[in-house]
Amino acid sequence: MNSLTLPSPAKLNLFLHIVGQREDGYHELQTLFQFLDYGDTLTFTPRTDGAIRLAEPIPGVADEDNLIIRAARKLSETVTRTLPGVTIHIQKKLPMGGGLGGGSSNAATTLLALNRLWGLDMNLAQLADVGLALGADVPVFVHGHASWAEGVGEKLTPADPPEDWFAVLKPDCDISTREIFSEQGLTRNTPRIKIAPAFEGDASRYRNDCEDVVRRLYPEVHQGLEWLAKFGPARLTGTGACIFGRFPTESKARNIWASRPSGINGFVAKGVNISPLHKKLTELN
Ligand SMILES: C[C@](O)(CO)[C@H](O)COP(=O)(O)OP(=O)(O)OC[C@H]1O[C@@H](n2ccc(N)nc2=O)[C@H](O)[C@@H]1O
Ligand SMILES: Nc1ncnc2c1ncn2[C@@H]1O[C@H](COP(=O)(O)OP(=O)(O)OP(=O)(O)O)[C@@H](O)[C@H]1O
Repeated sequence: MNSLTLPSPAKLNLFLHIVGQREDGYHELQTLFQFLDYGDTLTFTPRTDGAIRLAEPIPGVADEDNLIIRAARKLSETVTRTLPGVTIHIQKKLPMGGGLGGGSSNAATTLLALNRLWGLDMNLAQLADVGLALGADVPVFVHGHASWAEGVGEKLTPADPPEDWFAVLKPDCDISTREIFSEQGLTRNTPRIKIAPAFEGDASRYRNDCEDVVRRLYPEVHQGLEWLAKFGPARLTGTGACIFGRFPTESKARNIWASRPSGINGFVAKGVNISPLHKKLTELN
C-alpha cells in the first residue's frame, strides 16, 4: 500500500471558561473549539516488520513520549492481530506548547491515518475514546467538527461559529499548561453558560479565564494582547502562549499581521468548522 499524507491542523479556543475542578484536580471547562486551515503534515508509510517508528525525532521530545508514537501504540493495543507497522514523517509548523493543540492534533491524525492504513474499521467515537487517554484535546480533532465542549473538553456538541480570519501571534515565551492550571489566582468558578448546540453567536462576548494569570506571569503575552486589541477582538488560546485577533477578511488579517511588533512570530489562517484532516480524508474516499 502507498504512503498516506494527511494534515494535522491547529485549534483555537475561541473562548474558554473554567467552571469547576474535579476531585482528581482536572479543571472542568466550557469552551468553543474551531480549527485553523493551518498546521503540521504527517506522512505514514507502511512497513513489513511490525515496528512503529518516526522518520525523524521532534527536537526536545523523546520518541516514546511523542504523542504520535503513543497514539500509534495505543491503537495497535486495541487489536489482537499482527499489524504491518509504520514509519511516520512529521513536517512541523505549529509551535509546541502554544495552546494550538499541536500534539493532540498529531495524535488524532495518527489515529485516523492508521485506522485506514491498517484497515481497522473503527468508528470516530471509538477512536476518540482511544485518544482521550492521550489528551483532553484529542477527541475534537478526531471528530473533526468545530465544537462547543464541556467536561475536560471531551463532551462535544458540533457548532458553527463564523469562519473568520485570524492573525495568530506567538509571543516569545513557553507556557506549561500544568503551570497555569496550578496557579492559585486562577478563576475556577465562572458560572456555567447554556449555549445552543448550533453556536453561531459572537464568541468575543466570552473570555478566556486563563488570560489574567497568563498576562501577569508573562508580560510578553500581556503586551501582545494589548497591541492586538487595538484592531479587533483579541484572545489567548488554551493556556497560551499564542494569542489571536479575529478579522472578517484575509487582507485585514494580513495587513495587521505584517505590522506586528518585531520579534513576534506567527501566521495568518482561516478559521474552519470542518477539520482539514476530515476534508482530505473525504477527498480520498
Ligand atoms: C487548555 C486546553 O488546551 C483547552 O483546550 C486543554 O484543556 C489542555 O488539555 P491538554 O493539552 O490535554 O492538557 P495536558 O497537557 O494533558 O494537561 C497538563 C496538565 O494540566 C492540568 N489540566 C489540564 C486540562 C484540564 N482540563 N485541567 C487541568 O487541570 C493537569 O494538571 C494536567 O496534568
Ligand atoms: N507530536 C507532538 N507535537 C508537539 N508536542 C508534543 C508531541 N508529542 C509530545 N509533545 C509534548 O507535548 C507538549 C505540548 O505540546 P502541544 O503542541 O500539544 O501544546 P499546546 O499547543 O499547548 O497544546 P494544548 O492546547 O493541547 O495545551 C510539548 O511541549 C511536547 O513536550
